[in-house]
Amino acid sequence: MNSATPLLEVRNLSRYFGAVHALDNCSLVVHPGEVVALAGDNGAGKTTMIKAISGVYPPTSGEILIEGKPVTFSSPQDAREKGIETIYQDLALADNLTIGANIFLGREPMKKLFGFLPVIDRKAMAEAARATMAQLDFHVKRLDAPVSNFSGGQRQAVAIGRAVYWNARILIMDEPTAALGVPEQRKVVALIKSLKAQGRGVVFISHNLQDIFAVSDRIVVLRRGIVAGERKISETTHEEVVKLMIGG
Ligand SMILES: Nc1ncnc2c1ncn2[C@@H]1O[C@H](COP(=O)(O)OP(=O)(O)OP(=O)(O)O)[C@@H](O)[C@H]1O
Repeated sequence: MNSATPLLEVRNLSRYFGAVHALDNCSLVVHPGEVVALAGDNGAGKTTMIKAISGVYPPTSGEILIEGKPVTFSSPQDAREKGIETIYQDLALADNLTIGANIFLGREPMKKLFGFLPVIDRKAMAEAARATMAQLDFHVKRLDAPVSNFSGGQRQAVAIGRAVYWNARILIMDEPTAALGVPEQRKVVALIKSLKAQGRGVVFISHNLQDIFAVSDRIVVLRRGIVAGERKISETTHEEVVKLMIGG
């Protein structure tokens, strides 16, 4: 792969729902180690964009490329297999299970008891959980505790850990800091920075400009289904972004 090749490229993507043009000719690139914020007012098209990238909605037209190769997804599973993992606000965690069990949900490692009886390898799950969370610089005291005991930021870390364990190269995060207190928001920002340091690409949807400016390299602003503007974070201001969001 050429180092200039984006990890993810969305090229002139449109998605219509009958007469509603939820997205019209929108483009977006994410390079390795880059965090791109996707911003926009309610109804701007953010959710439609992430659903197109994650295999939920086939685009009406346009292309999606991963490392320069055109791809089409027939399902979220398909997108996942190509390295795109989407973390929605509900996080899709099983509350009564441990971090390890959440990472392996439905794909548990097995071992043979007495050389023939297949059982879940809980030790391997716990070790994978520890190593994965350490990779994110997130140190958990109780690997045997159910995730229902965890704070919002810790739960977000488990969802990210699951994506990382299964080799997601591009993580799409829908409002990961919404509904969190300030210290927890900081933890999530730190987690996103560690994904970036590992060379993964992140698309980060948020209404919170402070978080966007704390963690993103670039921002793509959608307005009523079109890209209203794209800026490097180092070259823009909150005021300019708000103007792009509301227009005029
Ligand atoms: N399944 C659908 N059927 C019809 N219209 C839809 C559908 N999904 C989205 N839309 C329309 O597409 C437009 C973009 O919606 P989308 O949910 O992508 O915006 P958003 O930026 O995510 O908004 P929010 O911040 O409120 O979640 C809206 O006008 C919405 O009503």
